[in-house]
Amino acid sequence: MNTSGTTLDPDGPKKKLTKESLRQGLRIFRFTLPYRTKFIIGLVLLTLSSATTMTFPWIIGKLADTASGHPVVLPTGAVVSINQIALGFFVLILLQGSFSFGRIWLFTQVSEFTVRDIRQGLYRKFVSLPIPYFEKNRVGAITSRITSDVGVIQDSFSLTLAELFRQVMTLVAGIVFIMVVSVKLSLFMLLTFPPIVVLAMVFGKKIRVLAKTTQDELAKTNVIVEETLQGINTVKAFTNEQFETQRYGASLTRTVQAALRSNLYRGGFVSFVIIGLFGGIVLVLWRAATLVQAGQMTIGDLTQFALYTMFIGASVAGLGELYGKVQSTLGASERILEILDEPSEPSHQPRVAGTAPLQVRGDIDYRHVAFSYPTRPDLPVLQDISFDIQAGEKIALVGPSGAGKSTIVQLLMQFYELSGGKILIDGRDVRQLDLTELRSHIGIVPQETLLFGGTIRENIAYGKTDATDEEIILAARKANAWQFISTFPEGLDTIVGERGVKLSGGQRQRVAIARAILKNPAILILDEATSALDSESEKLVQSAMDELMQNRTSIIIAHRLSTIRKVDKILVIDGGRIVEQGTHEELSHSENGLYANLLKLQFELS
Ligand SMILES: Nc1ncnc2c1ncn2[C@@H]1O[C@H](COP(=O)(O)OP(=O)(O)OP(=O)(O)O)[C@@H](O)[C@H]1O
Repeated sequence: MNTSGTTLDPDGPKKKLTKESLRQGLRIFRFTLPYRTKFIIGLVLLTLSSATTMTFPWIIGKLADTASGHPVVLPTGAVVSINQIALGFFVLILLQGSFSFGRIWLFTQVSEFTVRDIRQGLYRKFVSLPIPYFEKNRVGAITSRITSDVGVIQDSFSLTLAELFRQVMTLVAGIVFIMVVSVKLSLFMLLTFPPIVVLAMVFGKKIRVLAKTTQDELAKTNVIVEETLQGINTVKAFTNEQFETQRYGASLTRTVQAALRSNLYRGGFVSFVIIGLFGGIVLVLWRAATLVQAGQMTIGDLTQFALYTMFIGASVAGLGELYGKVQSTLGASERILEILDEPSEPSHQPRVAGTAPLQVRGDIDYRHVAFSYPTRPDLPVLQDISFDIQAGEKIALVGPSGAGKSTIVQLLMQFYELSGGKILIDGRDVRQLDLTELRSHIGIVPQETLLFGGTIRENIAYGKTDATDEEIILAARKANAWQFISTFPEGLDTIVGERGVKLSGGQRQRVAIARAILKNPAILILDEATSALDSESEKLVQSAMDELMQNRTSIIIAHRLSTIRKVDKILVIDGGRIVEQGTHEELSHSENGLYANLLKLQFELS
C-alpha cells in the first residue's frame, strides 16, 4: 500500500469464510442453472487443459533423460527419439491451446448470461420494492448492488472459479507427480514448504491490516480537503487558511507514517519470501543433487521434480490470493441475495381465475386515517383525516407547506401502509384491492414532471405504452401540448430530457396532462406546481386541466387559491388535520378561518 490512494484488493466488505457464509453464497449459483450444460463442458475442458499442462514437466524430464543417455523405452521395446518426444510435446501444446480456448469461451458465456440474469432479477426486485425501502436506503447504495457487487460476481464466474479449480488441481496433481518421481525428496520438500507458506500467510495478514490503516488515514486527509473547499467561504471568513493548511499537513504526516510502517512490513515480507522460498528451493535442490550423485535419481527426474515444485509453489501462492477473492464474492453474493429476499409490494399479481377486471367508479372515502412515515415513526403526519368524495366530484386540498396534503394523496395509491383508519374506494377497502389494478385507475399530474430521456412520443405514451400515434396526438391536443409540439421540426420525435430539448415548466406540465389523458383514469390527482407560470402558459395549463378533470373524481393539491374556486369542496389541512372544509363561498366568508386568511395573504401578495 502506498499513498497514491490505490489498494490492491477492492475494498468491498469481505465475508469470513464459514460454513454458513459458504452455504449462503453458493445460493447465487442457482442463476447458473439454466446454463449448466455449458458450465459442465467448460469444467471438463478446464480439467483437460490443466491435465495437459501437468504433463509438461514430465515430458521435459523425459527430454532431459533422453538427452543425457536414459532414453524412454516403450513396453514394445521401441526407443523413443528426441524428435518424437518434441513432436508429441507440440501436439500436447496444440491440444492445451484448444482446450483453453473452449474453456474461456464457454465460461464467458455462462458468466455473461448469469450476470445478465442477476442484474435483471435485481432490477425487477428494485422496482417492485415498496417506497419506504427507498427512503431507508440511499439510492447510491442500492445501485452499487447492481454495478459493483454484480461485477465481483461476474469476475468470479469467469475467472476466480476457474482459477480456483485449476490451482487446486495443480496442487493435488503436482504433489502426486513429485511423489511418483521421488518419495524421499517429496517428503523432504513438503516438510520445508508448508511452514514457510504458513508464515507468509501470517505476514500477509499483518500487511493487510496496516494497509487498511494507511487507507483510513488517507481518507481522513481527503475529508479535510473536501470539507474545507466546500466551505471555503467559512474558512476565509474566519481567516483560518493557515490553520487548515497545518491541519492538512499534520494529517498527511500521519498518512505517510502509516504508509511507511506498512511498507516496512511489506519489504520484510518480500525479503522473507525471497530468502524463505528460494532458500527452500536451494535446500531441496541440494538434497536432489546428492540423490542424483548417489545414482538414486536421474537428471530428468531432477528436472521434473524442480518444475513440479515450482507449479506447486505457484498454486499455493495463487490460492492465497484467491482466498481473498472468494471472500469478496461471498460478501457480494450475500448482499445481492439479501435484496432478492426483500419482500416485494404485492403488485402485478396474476388475477385470480374467473374474476373480472377491477372497475372503478371513483367514490373515495377516508375514515379516521392516521399516518406516520416509516422513517419517522414517532412523528404523526396525519391524524384523524375523514372526508368523502362522490364519483366525479372535485375537491381541493389547501394548507401551509408541510401540512400533509401530498401525504394524503400518496396514501390513496397505497405507497405506504396506514397507521390507523381506512380508505375506501367505491365502498371497498383499498387494502383488499389489487395494487396494480388500483393504481391503473389513478392518474397523477405531479408538481414536477419527470421527463425520461427519449422522444416526446415516448414520454406521452408513458401513460399507455401501447398507444397509437393518433391517440397520442389526440391526447396532446386535449392537453394543449400539440401547439408547441407541432412547432418543433421533429414533432413527436423531438428528443427531450437531459440531452434533448429543454421544455419549459408549463410545457412539461402539459406533457404530464397528456400522459394522464392517455391513461384515462377514474381518479385524478393534480399536484399544482408551486413555481408560478406566466399568465399565458397558466391559462393553457388550466384549460388543459379542466379538460382532464371532466367526468373524473379529482383531488387538487392547490397552491394558488385562484384556481380552485369552482371545486365542489375545499379541505383546509393544517398540522396533519382537516381544520376547515366547505365550498370556496362558505370558507371565504368565515371570519378568522385559515382559508380566509390564506386568501387574504395571497391577495395581498399579488
Ligand atoms: N417521505 C417522507 N418521509 C418522512 N417524512 C416525510 C416524507 N414526506 C413528507 N414528510 C413529512 O410529512 C409532513 C407532510 O408533508 P407533505 O409533503 O404531505 O406536506 P404538503 O402539505 O404536501 O407540503 P407542500 O405544500 O410543501 O408540498 C412534513 O412534515 C414532511 O416533512
